[in-house]
Amino acid sequence: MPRGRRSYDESDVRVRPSRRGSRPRTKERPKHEDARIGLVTTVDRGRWTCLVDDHEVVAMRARELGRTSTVVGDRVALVGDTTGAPGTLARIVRVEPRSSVLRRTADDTDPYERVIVANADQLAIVTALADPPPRTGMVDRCLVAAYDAGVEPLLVLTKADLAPADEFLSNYSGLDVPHVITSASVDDPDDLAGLAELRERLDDRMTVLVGHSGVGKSTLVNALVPGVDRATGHVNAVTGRGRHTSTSAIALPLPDGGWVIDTPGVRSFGLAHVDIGRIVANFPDLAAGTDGCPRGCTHLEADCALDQWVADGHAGPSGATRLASLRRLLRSKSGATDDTGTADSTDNGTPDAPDENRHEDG
Ligand SMILES: Nc1nc2c(ncn2[C@@H]2O[C@H](COP(=O)(O)OP(=O)(O)OP(=O)(O)O)[C@@H](O)[C@H]2O)c(=O)[nH]1
Ligand SMILES: [Zn+2]
Repeated sequence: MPRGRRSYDESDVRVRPSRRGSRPRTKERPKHEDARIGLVTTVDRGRWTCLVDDHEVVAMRARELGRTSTVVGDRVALVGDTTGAPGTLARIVRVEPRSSVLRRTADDTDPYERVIVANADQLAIVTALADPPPRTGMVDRCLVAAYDAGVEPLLVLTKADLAPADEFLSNYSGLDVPHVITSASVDDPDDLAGLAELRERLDDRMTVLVGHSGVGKSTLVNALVPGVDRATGHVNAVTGRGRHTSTSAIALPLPDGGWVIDTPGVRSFGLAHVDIGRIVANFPDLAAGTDGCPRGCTHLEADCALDQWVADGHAGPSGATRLASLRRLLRSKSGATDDTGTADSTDNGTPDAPDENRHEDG
């Protein structure tokens, strides 16, 4: 018998049933044909809130789901009491296949991956132009995570009333990333300049908002989803943290179609789950420059071809900043800590807010 071919044994003979087997193979029929499909809108302490048609159903996970996670954005099959009446609890028996999975880790060497959301098709990277000051490190990491997940990035630059956007945007001139600039009126936060353009970008899509605490995500969501009343807070000057009024991701329906998913503010966006080759590939403005690199180049060595490639202008005017950014990320990934002292070194810290996705395997 050729190698690699499984040898037959008596079980092969025994289990092959006739077309009309005497015993119905109940275990192999699609289970729970009566299940209803819902969208997970939020997760809190072992309870999944799902939208079924137009009512909310609170559910637990069936044991048969094992260790597969169930996160905001997931489409799930629900059985049991799906009326959504107060006090009822349905059961999630299946998670439908996902079109995308957005992940992050606490830092670049942390083996514990958190799935932020499933099925998003756009990642809105929310960055304040001031208070807190914008950090390219965070944006670069989010861009890598978005490209890696096959989710389209969108830069949302908030608090344009406090600082201009040009300088920050110049860091990304070599990349084809769309952006929207917003500013909320101090007197009336619902009066948001840039709202119409933002709506257009979000129309009919499932967009997840990520950003540091205090950048104005809740303010955006309040303007986008009338009546939702997400609590807005102030950044605490001592801890640098917001009030943590938002502790769990939540999916909210947009009035004209589509979804926006608000997430708790994070201090870091770790990329331990993205290997080094993929990190470079996810810097689309630089990736082609590595063709001239020596075999096995870590892109941190003196003979890395990227320096010359950028110097020759192939990555545009933002090439040098982006290359510095790529290298900070690569050094951080390799566990080296020689990048302390840069403005971005704090981007590798711990999450600001309690992470609801810690429960994802529960
Ligand atoms: N000047 C100015 N302040 C803003 C703007 N947008 C939001 N803010 C203020 O910034 C602070 C933080 O805004 P939030 O919307 O709570 O920020 P967040 O990103 O939801 O914060 P977390 O809930 O901690 O994640 C609040 O005091 C807002 O009023 C803006 O466009 N301009
Ligand atoms: Zn190289």
